[in-house]
Amino acid sequence: MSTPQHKAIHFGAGNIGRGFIGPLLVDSGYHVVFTDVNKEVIQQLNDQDSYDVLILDEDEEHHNSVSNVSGVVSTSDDVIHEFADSTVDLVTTAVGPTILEKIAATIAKGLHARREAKGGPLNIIACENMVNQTSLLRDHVFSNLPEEDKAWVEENVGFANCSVDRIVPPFDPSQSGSSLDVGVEGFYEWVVDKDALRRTRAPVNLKGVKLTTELQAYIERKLFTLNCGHAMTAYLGYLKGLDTIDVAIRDSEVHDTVRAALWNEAGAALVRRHKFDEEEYRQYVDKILERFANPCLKDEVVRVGREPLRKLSKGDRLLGPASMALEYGLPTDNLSKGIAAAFLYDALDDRQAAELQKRIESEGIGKVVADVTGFEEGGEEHKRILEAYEDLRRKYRSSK
Ligand SMILES: NC(=O)c1ccc[n+]([C@@H]2O[C@H](COP(=O)([O-])OP(=O)(O)OC[C@H]3O[C@@H](n4cnc5c(N)ncnc54)[C@H](O)[C@@H]3O)[C@@H](O)[C@H]2O)c1
Ligand SMILES: O=P(O)(O)OC[C@@H](O)[C@@H](O)[C@H](O)[C@H](O)CO
Repeated sequence: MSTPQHKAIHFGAGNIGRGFIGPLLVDSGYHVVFTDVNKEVIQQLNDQDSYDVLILDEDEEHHNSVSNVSGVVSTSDDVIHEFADSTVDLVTTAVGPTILEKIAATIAKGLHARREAKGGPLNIIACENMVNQTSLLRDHVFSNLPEEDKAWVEENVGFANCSVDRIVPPFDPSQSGSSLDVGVEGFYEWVVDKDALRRTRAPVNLKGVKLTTELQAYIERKLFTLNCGHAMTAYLGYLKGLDTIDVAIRDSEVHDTVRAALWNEAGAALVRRHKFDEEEYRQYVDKILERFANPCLKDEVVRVGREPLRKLSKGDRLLGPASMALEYGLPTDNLSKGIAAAFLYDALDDRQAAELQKRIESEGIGKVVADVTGFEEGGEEHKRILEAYEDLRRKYRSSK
């Protein structure tokens, strides 16, 4: 007797969905049903037998073909029907943190259909760059659930937080055959909270995924190191007129500021908080800086700097490590420079950047820094950010 098909639903057939989560699930034996608002991508996923994931490392360029995938449009009822299918036992997302609230209503309807169909337990893992993103999704799902479903969902649905790491910039399809193809770095890390998973028909056995009971340390290590350094490189590089992350990190001033922020400030705090081995942590940082310098990725600073207000939110990649460093009495000069550069990010095609610049123009930088960061006007950290802001502004925006 053949084993029944094992299926996963993945929300967001974008860079991370097609370039990382989808292929890893396929490799682990799943048929992946992508769901997205983009009808063309869904159509293509159904029309093509496979697409390619190109590994873009300097010393290793090759591609892997991904098949056993299909698609349903996320605004149609097809996705609800998929939830009712008992061969589905995993749901993942990579849509962007701000979209979680939007997909929660669909997930709630899907879970209702699953309960009615007696589809059995399943696990949900949101793969977005933020601390405890699946818990946030869970809250949104519960606000959309009818009262009658809540106890069933509580018992049968695992909402597992995770940390997800692979640099996947938008890919120029002229480099390959199809616009479904994706270019990714070879490196990846996906760490999932083991305790939150429910027992499903088949045990959760994802190739290359680390299950841990200490997720907070992994999440903070990744977000407060990789994403902190990435955002700093993007904002400082942007001010200098540099277009891509690899070019920006090769600029010695950017490099030294980012490395000092990661080694001596964010990193020193993380080492204290999570008792990481200092030498291993420094190697982790240096490997990240090497990954940033990968010229094959052609990762634009405007992708990495996107949505500056989200990146400047409390507990995210810039203020999270700065607050942690301050808690331990550590310096924050380099982190403050990165934060100041974010306040100067004026790529006006980005809605959040435009909103931030408009606020600074009408309310003044001092007030906006205080409101966004929570650091009181006149306080030490507020002063440090303002001084760095004025320095950078004089140097790079003196005509404004
Ligand atoms: N790209 C990376 O290097 C990387 C790495 C780790 C984590 N992430 C995280 O993964 C998430 C996605 O990033 P990305 O780079 O893949 O972005 P992306 O823009 O390439 O992909 C997002 C996809 O979500 C789809 N989408 C938007 N609204 C939707 C909705 N309401 N329902 C269904 N689909 C919807 C979009 O059409 C798009 O295909 C983000 O949270 C990001 O922080 C990205
Ligand atoms: O996706 P964002 O906007 O939260 O952050 C931009 C990048 O820093 C991010 O996508 C990284 O490439 C990724 O986190 C690498 O694992």
